[in-house]
Amino acid sequence: MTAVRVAVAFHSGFGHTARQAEAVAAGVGSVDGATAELVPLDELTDATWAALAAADAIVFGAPTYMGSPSAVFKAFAEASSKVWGADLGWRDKIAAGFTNSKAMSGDKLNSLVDFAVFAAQHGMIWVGLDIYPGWSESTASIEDLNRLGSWLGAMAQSDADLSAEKAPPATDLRTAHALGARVATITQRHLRGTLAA
Ligand SMILES: Cc1cc2nc3c(=O)[nH]c(=O)nc-3n(C[C@H](O)[C@H](O)[C@H](O)COP(=O)(O)O)c2cc1C
Repeated sequence: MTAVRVAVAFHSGFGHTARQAEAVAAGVGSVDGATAELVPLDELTDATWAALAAADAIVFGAPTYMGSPSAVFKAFAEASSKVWGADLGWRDKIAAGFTNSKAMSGDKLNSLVDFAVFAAQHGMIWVGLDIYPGWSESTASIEDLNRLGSWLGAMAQSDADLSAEKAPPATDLRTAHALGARVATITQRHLRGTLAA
């Protein structure tokens, strides 16, 4: 058991992506020795930056708005340039990402690509999903893990007329949970390797 801390840094305008963030955090917590901290990005305080600095891994999450991460997330990304400028303060942390939107596609992939490029600019190490696309054969089910078929990170879909109590559906929250567990496990391996080196 290796103790690791995973920050889930997220924005959610109406609560749907917050449900996904909570599922990622629960997935982290399902791994022995791993703890998750939810870090909302609506207000960027000293505590926000301290939580991210203390984390071994950061999972970035935001709703897809107009085909990219929400403006609140982008404001956070730009503000993080001060960490970038301080000798790549997040260098070698593990990174991953998730996004939620109303359409099945909704151009969610663009948000995940944005997160991955952002992590690369910070010298972080990106971890994707390791789950074959679900719900993609005639006998497959909407309940399959990774039903939206993403490799780069976890996707969720929320019907536009449903509140955050009802969307995204459990199937997508299970996929988010799986991403959290994977990030925790990979972070443990990464830390053990670093300590052994
Ligand atoms: C300004 C705005 C832009 C949006 N753009 C998209 C989009 O590009 N693709 C999509 O599928 N849904 C889009 N949506 C829908 C949201 O992604 C969806 O309602 C999501 O569940 C909101 O998550 P939240 O409750 O965490 O804010 C948009 C919503 C808003 C408010």
